[in-house]
Order: sequence, then C-alpha cells, then structure tokens
Amino acid sequence: MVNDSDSESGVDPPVNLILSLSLVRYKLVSSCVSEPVADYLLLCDVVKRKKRKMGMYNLVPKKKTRVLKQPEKVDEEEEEEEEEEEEDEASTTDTSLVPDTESVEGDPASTLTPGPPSPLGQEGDAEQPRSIEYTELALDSLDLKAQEELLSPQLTGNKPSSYLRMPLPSICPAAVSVSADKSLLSRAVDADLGGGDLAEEHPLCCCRIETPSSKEATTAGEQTCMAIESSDGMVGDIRCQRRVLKQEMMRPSSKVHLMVLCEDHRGGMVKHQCCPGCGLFCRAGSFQECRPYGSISHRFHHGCATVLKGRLFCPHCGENPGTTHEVTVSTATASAPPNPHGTPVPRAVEPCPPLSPAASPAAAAVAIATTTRSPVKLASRMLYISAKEGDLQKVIHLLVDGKDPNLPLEEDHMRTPLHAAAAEGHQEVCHMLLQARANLEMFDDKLKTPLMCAAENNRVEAVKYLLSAGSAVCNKDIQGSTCLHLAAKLGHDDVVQLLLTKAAKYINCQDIGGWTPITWAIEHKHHSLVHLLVTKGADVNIRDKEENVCLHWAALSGCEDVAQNLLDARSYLHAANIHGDTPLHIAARQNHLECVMLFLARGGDVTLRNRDGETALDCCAYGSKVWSALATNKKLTDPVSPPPSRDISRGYEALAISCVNDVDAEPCPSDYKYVSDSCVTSPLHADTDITHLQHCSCPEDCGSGTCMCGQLSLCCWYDNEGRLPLDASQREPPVLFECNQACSCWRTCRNRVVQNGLRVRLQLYRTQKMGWGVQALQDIPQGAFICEYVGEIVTDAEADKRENDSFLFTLDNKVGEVHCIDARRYGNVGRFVNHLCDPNLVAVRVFTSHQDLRFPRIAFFSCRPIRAGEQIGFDYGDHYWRIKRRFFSCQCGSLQCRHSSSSSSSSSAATQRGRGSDATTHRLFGDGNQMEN
Ligand SMILES: C[S@@+](CC[C@H](N)C(=O)[O-])C[C@H]1O[C@@H](n2cnc3c(N)ncnc32)[C@H](O)[C@@H]1O
Repeated sequence: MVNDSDSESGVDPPVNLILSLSLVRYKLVSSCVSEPVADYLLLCDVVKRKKRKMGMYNLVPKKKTRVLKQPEKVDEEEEEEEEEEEEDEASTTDTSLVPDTESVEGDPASTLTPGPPSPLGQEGDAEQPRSIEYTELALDSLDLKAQEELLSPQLTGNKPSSYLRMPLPSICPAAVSVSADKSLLSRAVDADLGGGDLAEEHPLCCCRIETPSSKEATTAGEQTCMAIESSDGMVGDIRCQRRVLKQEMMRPSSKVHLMVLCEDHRGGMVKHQCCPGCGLFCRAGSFQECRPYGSISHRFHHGCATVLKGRLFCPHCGENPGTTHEVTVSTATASAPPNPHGTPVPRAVEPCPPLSPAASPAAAAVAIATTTRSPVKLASRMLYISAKEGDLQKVIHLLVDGKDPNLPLEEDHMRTPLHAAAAEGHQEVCHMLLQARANLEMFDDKLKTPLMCAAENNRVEAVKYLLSAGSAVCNKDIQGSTCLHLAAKLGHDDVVQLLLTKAAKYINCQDIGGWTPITWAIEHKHHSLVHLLVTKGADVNIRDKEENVCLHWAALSGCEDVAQNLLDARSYLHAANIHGDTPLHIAARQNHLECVMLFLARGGDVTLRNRDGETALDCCAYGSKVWSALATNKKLTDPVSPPPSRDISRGYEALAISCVNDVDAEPCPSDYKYVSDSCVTSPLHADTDITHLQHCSCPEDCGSGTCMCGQLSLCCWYDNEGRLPLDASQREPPVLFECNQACSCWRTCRNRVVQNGLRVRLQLYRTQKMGWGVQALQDIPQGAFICEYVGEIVTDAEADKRENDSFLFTLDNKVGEVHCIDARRYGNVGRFVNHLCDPNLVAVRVFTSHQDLRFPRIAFFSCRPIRAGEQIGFDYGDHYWRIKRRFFSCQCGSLQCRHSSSSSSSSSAATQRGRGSDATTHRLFGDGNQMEN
C-alpha cells in the first residue's frame, strides 16, 4: 500500500511509484518470475519527469548513476561520474541497474515505500545497489550544436555515452525513457513553450522510447541499422544497414522486433517518422501525416491509422482527422540510403490492416477521446483503457507522466483504472496502480469496488492480489451485494472460496432483497457452489424480504440436486413465505416435477394452504404429472378420504357400488346419506292401504305365461329376462305396476323387477367435466332395469324453498299436489346420474308396494344396449336446460348435444327427436318429468 504520509510530505506520486516499483524489480530480478512479467516490472525503474510537448525531443547525451544507499553523495559526485561514465560507455554495455534516487534526494518520502504485495513477489531487494541510466529530453533543451550532432546522419563521433538509457533488458518489448535529472528537466521545461500547453501532451506511440544496449541482443551482425522504410506507401524492402553507433534499441511498433538504428533513423524515430502500426519509416512516397501542433509531424501509413467510424486517427497521438492528411515525399528527397549490398531484405512485417473500430483498444480510447477532445481527458482515458487492456508499459508511462490513477471514467460507470484492471484480471497493472496510490476502495456509479469487479469477472488472481493488498470484502454495491454475492451469483467457485478465506463472516450477509450469497447460487443452479457455501456454514433458513428460505429458491429454480442439498442441511420444508406458499407450492406452480417428488418423499404436506387458500394441487396445471403426483400423494396420505373401492351404499344395495376418482383430488362424496329407498322427513300421507291395491290372482308366477288373473295391466310388463320390452316405436313408456303383497303370486314372480333392486354392476366415478357420474361396469342389454332415483320426497312448495336444486326430480303426474324427489341430502346412486343428450336410460314411473299415483317410483331402464365402462345418463329435459343454460352448458360431449355452449337452440332439435325430447319426457312423466331448476 502506498504510504499516506507521502502525500503530506509533498512528494509526487510517481516518485513513490518509482521507489516502490524498484522493490518489485529487485525481487523479480533475483527470483524465478517469468521473463515477460519481469520485463514489465523492470519498467518500474522510472522517475518523475515534467510534462512535455510531443515532438520537441531528441536524445541527449546524459548519464546518471545513483546508489540508493548514498544519496547524499550523489550531487557531489554527479559531474565526476558523468564524465567518467561517458568515457567508459563506448567500451562497455554493462546494464546493471541501480534505481535513480536523485529525484527524491533529500526528501523524507524518499525512503522506500513498501507497496502492496506484488502479484508476483512480495518484497524487493532494496539493499542491492545497481546502476541505472536513462534520459529523454526535449530538443529545445539542447544547444544547437548538440542538436545538429544528434540529428546529423554523419554523427559518427557521437559517443555511446551520450545516450541515457532505460534499464531494460533487450527482450523488453519497449521501454519508457524519462528524465531523472532535475536540472535537465528544469532546463527542458524552461526551454519548453510553457507549462499549460505542454502539460497536455500525451503520446500514444513509443517513438521516443529506447531500451538500453544489450550484448545479448546486439550481435555483430546487427551492427547495421535495422530500419526499413516504406516506399511509396507500400512496405519497403530496403533495409538501411548504415553503421550503428548506439546500441540502444528502439521499437516503433509492437509488431516489429526491437532494433538498433543508425543516427538518422534514431532521429526519425524521435520525430515520429516511423509508423507505429507497421514499424516502417515513412520517408518516401505517400503516407499520412498528422500535425497536431503545427510544426510537429506524425507520419504513418493509411492502413495503419486508427480507424473509427470511417475516420482516420493518428496512431502517434490519437488526434482527430482534422489534422490528418496525405503527403507525398519524392524518393529523391528521402533520406534513407540505398542498401549498399543491393540485396532485398526479407520483410520484417506485413502492412497493418486498418484497425477494426471495435477491436482496437486504441480506437476505443480515441473514440472516447474524440467525444470531448480534451487532451487531459484523453490521457486519463488512456490510462483507463491501458489498464483495461493490461498494457502495463503504457500504464507506467502514463502514471509516470503524472496521470491520476483515481480519475473515474464517466463513460464507463465512473470506474477508475483500478476497476478496469481488476475486472480484466490484470493484477500487475493493479499493482502498478496501487503503487501510484490508486485507491483500493473507489466506488463506481453502482458502488462497485475494484475487488467486486474482479470477483464478478472471476479474476481469481486479481481477487487474491486485491485481498492481500487489503481490499475490503464488506463493501456493498447499489444492490447491497458484496463481492461474495456477485461471485456466487455467477457461479465463480474459486473466487467464492478465496473470498471466504477472508470474508467467512460475511457468508450470510444480506443484500437489499434480503438475499444471501447462497440464495443467488441456488437461484442460478450453481450446485457445487451451493454445496461449498453450505459446508462453509451458510444459513439455509435465513429469511429474505418475502420470508422465503433457501428451499423456496431451490423450488423456484427447479434444481433437485440443490434442493436435496438444502434439505440435508435442514432447510425448512414447510416454511411459508409472506404469501403462505411453501416450497411445495412453488415447485408445483413452476411444474418442477422432480422437486415436487423430492419434497413429497421428504414429507411435504400437500394439504397446506397458502394465503389464497390454495394447496399445492391447486397451484399446478390440472392433469399434469405434477398434479398426478400430488393427487396420488393426497389420496394415499389423506386419512379422511375413503378407500377407493368402498361400497357407497354401505351394503344396502344387492351389489356394491364402488367409487373411483382418476381425475382430481376430490374425495368420494360424503355430503349426503345413501338410502336405497325414498324417504320422507315430514309426513306425506301416501295411501298405503293394502285394500286399495290392485293385485293379481295368479297362482304362481305372473310371468310364467300361465297367468290366470286376466289383469293384464298388472301382469307381464317384463319379459322372461325381466327386461322392459321397449318398442322403439313406442313413444310413451307405460306406468308400471309391479305385483305386490296383495297379489296371489309368489315373491319371485316375474312382474317384480324394480322392487327387487339393483341388479347391474355400477360404479360412481369422477367425470372430466360433469363432476361425479355413474358408469356401467358390465355390458347391459336394452330394457334392463338399472337403478331407481331415490331421495327425500318433498312437496313442490318445500322443493321451492330448497337452496340446492341440483338433485330435484319432479313427480308431476297431474293427479293432485305436485311432489318432488330431492336426492340432495338422502339419495342413492341415481342422484349421480348425469344428463346425456344422447341418453342410454329412460325414466319410468313404477308402482310397487303402494299405488298412490302422486308418488310413483322413478326407475331408469336402459333404452339401448350399454357397454361396460359407458356412462349412464338420461335426458334432463329441455325445460331443465332452458333454466340452467344461463349458468352452465351441457358437457355430455355427444355429437348430438343440444345444450352445449355452441349449440344454438335446444327446443328445435328436441322436437325432431323422439327420445329425449320434451315431447318424449312429457309422455313419460307429464309436464314435470325433468330435473327441476
Ligand atoms: C343430479 S346431479 C348429477 C351428479 C352430479 N354430476 C354430481 O357431481 O353430483 C346434476 C348436476 O350434475 C351436473 N351435470 C349433470 N349432467 C350434466 C351435463 N350434461 N353437463 C354439465 N353438467 C351436468 C350439473 O351440475 C347438475 O346440476
């Protein structure tokens, strides 16, 4: 971490940066860190320099050597050392490095500030004194003679020591060259055009950057200039090959190797004559030129320009198209010498294709920059973009240039470069930014910290680094999410694991929804993460703002594995949220069969009702698999539901009548009393006088064919099989009089059918659309007695008072006071027989033990053969439907249905039909022969 006292002491950030970074370098140099990273970190040996104006520089003979341990001696010995080293440098390429301390000389803050732990090493070897050389100065700061010398192609006498170098190994892709010399700096600044303007210059290219000389890199064969010039806008094939005086290497573009250059091309580099896109010098033919400051020229190839929305931007400075134009320089005036050997040199690079606007970070930077055109903003944005891109070199360059590492980028949610680097996982860049006093706890416009950005983007190493640097794990973003929430939500197991090492106590931290990290992991089905959080102690019964526990969320996501895990961790199976929903309700509503099955297997209560009074069964789609599972469970576990094969008649019928429901969870009806004979609840005074009965005088069997009584109205209504011989042409079934106690016949006589009771197998079953119904369990021939309509016999007046009219059957026979059978409270299986527009039953009035015509028994006979499994039903009559159709329509499903919602008229169809029409029912039972409304 950067020492806060530094700022109080007035030391500029870059100084501390340099010092802290030096530590890193030393550590890295002596450790086994990978070379590229070490190379990057070696860049840290930079010192503060003043703002400069682009294009006003040239390399100046200068050399400094500093020893950290003896800063007080530096001034005294400086001149002497310079002299000596200038002498020596021609014969030595020693690149042993010592951080320059002059810039912090005498400053209390110049003590080495331990930075945050480096992602690649914690401590530097600060005790190791090493030499360091580097410089870069404005041309204006030179005396004319020096400038002349420097820019002259014939500058053969220029000493190698006249170049001060960055302490970088030759393998470094580029180097940052900055002045460490305060006096020279001040001279440069004095000679410059003024602080205000100059402070705005921020090169994007590396034209002025040189590496130190390296024995390894500069072999004997590379003592000639490696510059390649483009010719007439195309890639050149002529390598300069002039003699190289200086071993320092330069690299105009990341697409070419570091190269040693002759003095002419070194000067060209500094003057931005080399294209940053392809690394070729633009000296002849046509190329693009940018003149941001009038006198300064930036050259590049058209194809190497940064292109944004079809407009070219200078790759040297990112200036807008206004200053970019095509220039043509004739070959004759070009300064590149011909290849002395005349042999083509293999091309080092291919010409750069135009950059894709979206793909290029530089383009992105320029895009942002062009929105405001403020160079200051451009530079700050460059820092942001460079950090985002992980361009450590550029980041250092900009930091050293004094760019504020904490400046948020408006266009990207007010994020700082540290946010950007963390989000992309560039921990080296993070480290550099922290060295430059980037604030670890900066918030973007969503209140996200860099650590959150790293966590969210699964940047394990960056998270590790930021944590070790002291980043707080308790911060919450605008949603109240901690970094644990963010990582858990996205299923970043490793990041979560890492965060838990530092933030175990925040494992149950709730965000604005009351959700904990595990809630998010559950919702997004991160099974392994849920497991991890459970084992790390996440509370699975913590309630969110809607009182949900974890299991509710597992039910919502439908992840059985997660739910199982939570149940094992004792998450409440019967927890109800503010809506009264249990996890089972939610799983049912979401149609998550596996979760429903799991919850049922673990004892989920299917009878629990939510605030709307719904059970889980009510929450799912009728007939779905989830529904079946719940219904079955309900049947099996409901203690009050009757066994499926129970005889609803309780043994009162000769044959048991079972009840089944394969449709829904409705239990067998129990809201009535099964009676096998009609009953009364108030006296009716039926005429039961035995002496009033018609009777037969048959000696034995009325049906034997030997009936002698001659009273045909009483005898022989049934055939030998006991069936009613219904003639299809017979439109009016007779009123039947069965033999009775007053008859002379035996109890077994053939004229006794209805009074013998149920003889066919029937079953009460749940229909799809008509509630309960009755189906045949056997094939039934035509004319067979099926069942009677039994109930409570009430007066018509009493019937009118009854609220529920669904079970009223009128006995209107035009012989006095009208009565009804109300099977609502007392009834037999007949009360469940539904209306069919294409009926298979016909209702017949029958007298048995009495012959009071006001009170006929209503007996259903099959009017056609009935197959086993077929629903039995009779025609309720058009009168019934005229009333009831206002409330519901017929659901019989018959092709001949007359009372469905789609059928227009019931009466017209009815009159065309014999059976089931009003006319027919009237003939059967008179005006009241229909279910009453
Ligand atoms: C005597 S009950 C029949 C048994 C009744 N389905 C039950 O569940 O109790 C008469 C009632 O059954 C229903 N129903 C009978 N036949 C129907 C049909 N064809 N279409 C629609 N509903 C019918 C109506 O609700 C009617 O009020």
